[in-house]
Amino acid sequence: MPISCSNFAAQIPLPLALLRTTGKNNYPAIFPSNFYINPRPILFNYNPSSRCDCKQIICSATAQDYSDTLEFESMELGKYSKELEVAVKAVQMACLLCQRVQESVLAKSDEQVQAKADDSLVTVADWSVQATVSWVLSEAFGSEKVSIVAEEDVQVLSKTDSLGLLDAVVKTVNRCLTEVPRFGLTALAAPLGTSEVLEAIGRCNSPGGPNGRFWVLDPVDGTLGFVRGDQYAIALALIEDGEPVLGVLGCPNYPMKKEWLNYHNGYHRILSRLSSAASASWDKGCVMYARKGGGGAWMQPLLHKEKKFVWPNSARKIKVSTIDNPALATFCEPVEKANSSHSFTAGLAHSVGLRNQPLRVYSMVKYAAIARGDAEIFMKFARAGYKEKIWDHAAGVVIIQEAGGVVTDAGGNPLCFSKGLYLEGLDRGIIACSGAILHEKIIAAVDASWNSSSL
Ligand SMILES: Nc1ncnc2c1ncn2[C@@H]1O[C@H](COP(=O)(O)OS(=O)(=O)O)[C@@H](OP(=O)(O)O)[C@H]1O
Ligand SMILES: [Mg+2]
Ligand SMILES: [Mg+2]
Ligand SMILES: [Mg+2]
Repeated sequence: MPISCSNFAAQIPLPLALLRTTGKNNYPAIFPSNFYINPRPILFNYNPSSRCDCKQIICSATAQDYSDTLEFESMELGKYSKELEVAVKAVQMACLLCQRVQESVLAKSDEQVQAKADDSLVTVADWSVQATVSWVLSEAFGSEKVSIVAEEDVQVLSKTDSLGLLDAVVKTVNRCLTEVPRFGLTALAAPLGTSEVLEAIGRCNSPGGPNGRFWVLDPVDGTLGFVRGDQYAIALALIEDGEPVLGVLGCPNYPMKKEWLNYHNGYHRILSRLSSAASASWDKGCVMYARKGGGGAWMQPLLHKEKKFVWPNSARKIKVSTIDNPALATFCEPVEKANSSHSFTAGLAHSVGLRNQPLRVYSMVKYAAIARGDAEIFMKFARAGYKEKIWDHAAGVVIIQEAGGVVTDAGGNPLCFSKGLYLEGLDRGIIACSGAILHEKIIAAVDASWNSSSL
């Protein structure tokens, strides 16, 4: 008798992880009879006692895994599926690159770190990730078709006294690109030359705007966290006609489970049992992603050493927290007082009834924390005159929204990604919440205390 998706899902009792295999006629040999096999649409008449002849079998252990998998499969078939696959691939490569550079920055000296004209930091990792992601996107979609807005440019790198730095970037990019066969890409016939690397970085100079399609990249968000051995993120989003439609966040120091973080030395430290196993870099980080209207947000571990990137792979669905009582909620905010007023948010927290200490975390890992339910509120109130950049928010916004959360400015308006490089017209600050109840309370508290603040 034919079985439908929903009643099939209800029959799945095993508390095991999701398994996947490919091949022909192979499930009876591999799976014991009490495993439940995803019939996929083509197998709706599947009879468990007979052999099946299909290209791919998904075996889910729990009803939740099963329905997550079905959703993931339909998402895969949906719009932007190639863009999502390529973006996750590029971010996975960037995470591996950053982990190597961060180790070397921490072990050696400051020579890989520079100050920009506005005194903010930039490192070999920022330029190298920008070059690598730009190269991967151009290979996949054609460089003439790819438009990218990204944080870094080639000004500092092109100076005559930056030759050592430029050399380090070229080496780092080529080291990363030696791994492209693991990602299903053709190995380079020869390493990229200096001019090709500069070209890949420099071509990320799209002005953004309201029309058409462009990518938005923050190659290393939270560069300060990165050089301090702390949290940072690689953020890639796709914007179409002014709306972010895809978001991918690589968080190389943010483990799959919150419990693996050691809070005593700050939010960032990975428990020593993980950091001592130097080879276990995939345990230390995760990549989150979502597609607008895709019905969810997803998280996968960093790519295991020597493993090949397969897609779709062992992603799990993430959801925002269900806590809506301020007394139980936790808010996160930037580490640096210069980036967001800690005194204003402390006053807001008090008036709303938030009791927990704020979680101060570098980078868009704050968006990641809200998306997977590790915290409930993110607030950022920069000093008057500071203009928020689109690459600091685009990827995080899609992921939180698809995970069930709300992101607006302090006036309750959606963030505007269609006016160029900045979030033009932003009302006071940014508020992201796990749900509408907390969001309304924070917005009301901002209104009540704004005029008496010094912001
Ligand atoms: N003065 C000022 N005010 C507000 N925001 C600023 C300011 N200066 C920088 N930035 C941007 O903040 C990005 C880092 O944000 P974080 O939330 O990670 O801040 S913090 O490092 O935790 O303090 C950071 O991103 P990256 O440059 O990619 O690290 C900046 O784009
Ligand atoms: Mg920066
Ligand atoms: Mg940034
Ligand atoms: Mg950055």
